[in-house]
Amino acid sequence: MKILTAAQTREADAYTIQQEPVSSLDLMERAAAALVAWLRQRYSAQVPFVFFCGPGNNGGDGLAAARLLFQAGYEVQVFLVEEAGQCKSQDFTQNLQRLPSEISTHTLQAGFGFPEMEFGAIVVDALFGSGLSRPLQGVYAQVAEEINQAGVTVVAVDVPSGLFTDAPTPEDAVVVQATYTVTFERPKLAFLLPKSGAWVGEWHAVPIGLHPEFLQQVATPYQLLTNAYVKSLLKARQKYAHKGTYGHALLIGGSYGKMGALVLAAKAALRAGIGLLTVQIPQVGYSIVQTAVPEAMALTDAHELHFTRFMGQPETYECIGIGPGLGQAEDTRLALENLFRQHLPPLVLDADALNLLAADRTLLRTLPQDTILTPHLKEFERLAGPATDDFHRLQLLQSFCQEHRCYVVLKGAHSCVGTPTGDFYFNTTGNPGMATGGSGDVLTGILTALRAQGHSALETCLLGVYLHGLAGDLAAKEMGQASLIASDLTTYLGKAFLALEAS
Ligand SMILES: NC(=O)C1=CN([C@@H]2O[C@H](COP(=O)(O)OP(=O)(O)OC[C@H]3O[C@@H](n4cnc5c(N)ncnc54)[C@H](OP(=O)(O)O)[C@@H]3O)[C@@H](O)[C@H]2O)[C@@H](O)CC1
Ligand SMILES: Nc1ncnc2c1ncn2[C@@H]1O[C@H](COP(=O)(O)OP(=O)(O)O)[C@@H](O)[C@H]1O
Ligand SMILES: [K+]
Repeated sequence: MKILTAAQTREADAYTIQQEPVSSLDLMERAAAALVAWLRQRYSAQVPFVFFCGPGNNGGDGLAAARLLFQAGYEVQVFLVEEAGQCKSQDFTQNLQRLPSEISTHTLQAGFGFPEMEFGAIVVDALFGSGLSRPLQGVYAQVAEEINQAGVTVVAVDVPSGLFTDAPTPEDAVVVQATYTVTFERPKLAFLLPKSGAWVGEWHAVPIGLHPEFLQQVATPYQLLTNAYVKSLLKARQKYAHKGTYGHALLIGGSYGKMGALVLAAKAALRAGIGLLTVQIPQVGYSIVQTAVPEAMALTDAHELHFTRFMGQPETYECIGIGPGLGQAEDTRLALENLFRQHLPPLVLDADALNLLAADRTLLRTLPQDTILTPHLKEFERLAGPATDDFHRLQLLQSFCQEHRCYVVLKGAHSCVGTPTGDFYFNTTGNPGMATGGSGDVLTGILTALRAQGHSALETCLLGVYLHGLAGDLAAKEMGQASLIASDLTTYLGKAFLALEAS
């Protein structure tokens, strides 16, 4: 699903208005109705609502929604927030005229006294949406600050007011802290990035019937993973299949004190459908692996404590995953250097394999084409340099993937897959329960197994991050986020496959 910029959203609006055709006022009515449907599903008519409406179409949405909610029997109060002399949008003005006189309506201007709010009231933030052109100031900033200090549930309309959707929001800007953001048609790019995403709370995209033709033809490098798309990437098991049908993967990793990482990756690879799995571990890991993962074959390194030399034949494997628990010893770096000189099957690199690459730019330049790298933010910074903000980091991701002709899974709350063609795919599954040691090792195992089963590098990344997050969501549903540990992701991987198939 494409993610649109604010400018593209305006174009989508205009196209829909012209081609459907529908009046701009009716489109606003549709948006307001979608918002109200969401509110009514969540809150009963006993819950009072306080709307704060700005001068543009976002404020217009707020006014229309206040009317619809009032007509549905809810108690509604409206505050019109305005800087003296500020122009109002046409649809705002029309919706103000349509507001039933029974709704208590007040204007807040500079120097206002912030209204007392009824206990349990829900604030609807309709100050500004995607038309924000500069940081909030004056009365708008004051209202936003008051809302933030009120300690109430805030539902933002389309965008939390004060947040820029396609560019970094300045550090000192005032932004409404939303509990929920009900956004129209598509989430905005800023919702998916760590810093700006924190203002958004839990976001829900509600369809408002923007023209499908426009959505189909509009060009953007930003995509959001949907269940339907990821499901289409699944491959059914064949009746006459045998273990050779599903690939032979190799995982290289584990070192003294870090054998767990390799074990986690190995178990995940097996649960992700691999036909055969071999692990290469240092001698210290032999009995650990043979006991913890009896399904895997083991190759032992000449070294007692860490990886120093590849002991197998590259052509035996359909994919090699390297990194979980690997360590960063100098002879491990050398072993990687030697490995990269060989003709290799597709690679998945994680953790210390990435740190070794980051520390040795010559090694990085020999990275085989179409390799999958799975850094978290810190590892990515080591590889590509520091980013001034989340949007800059996306630029770095794009140029890194293009320069090294690789796929990067930049891990986080919305893990982002960067591709050599310059595209970005944001994941939609996963939860903060997965912020626990070893979650990334599980992902490496999943990706290695999917790649070895014949998925392309891109399919592997998309299917892998989605299933990994879905396993986390299913696990968290049963045991809660705080108690979730990395092994649970592997335990729930089967259910994630089932849920995706059944969706
Ligand atoms: N397709 C969809 O998704 C649909 C979207 N719809 C809704 O429309 C919303 C976008 O509406 P919008 O373009 O009128 O923008 P909005 O955010 O209300 O404000 C812009 C106004 O504020 C001004 N202004 C800007 N920044 C300012 C500041 N810091 N301080 C003071 N003023 C500032 C700016 O004027 P300027 O001063 O920049 O000339 C302009 O007058 C969108 O978020 C959604 O809610 C639906 O109704 C229909 C379908
Ligand atoms: N808040 C979060 N929401 C969703 N997924 C998360 C969150 N925090 C972490 N994750 C996921 O958990 C994994 C953590 O990986 P990583 O940081 O490499 O952990 P480790 O090195 O301990 O294995 C990533 O796949 C990441 O996307
Ligand atoms: K808003």
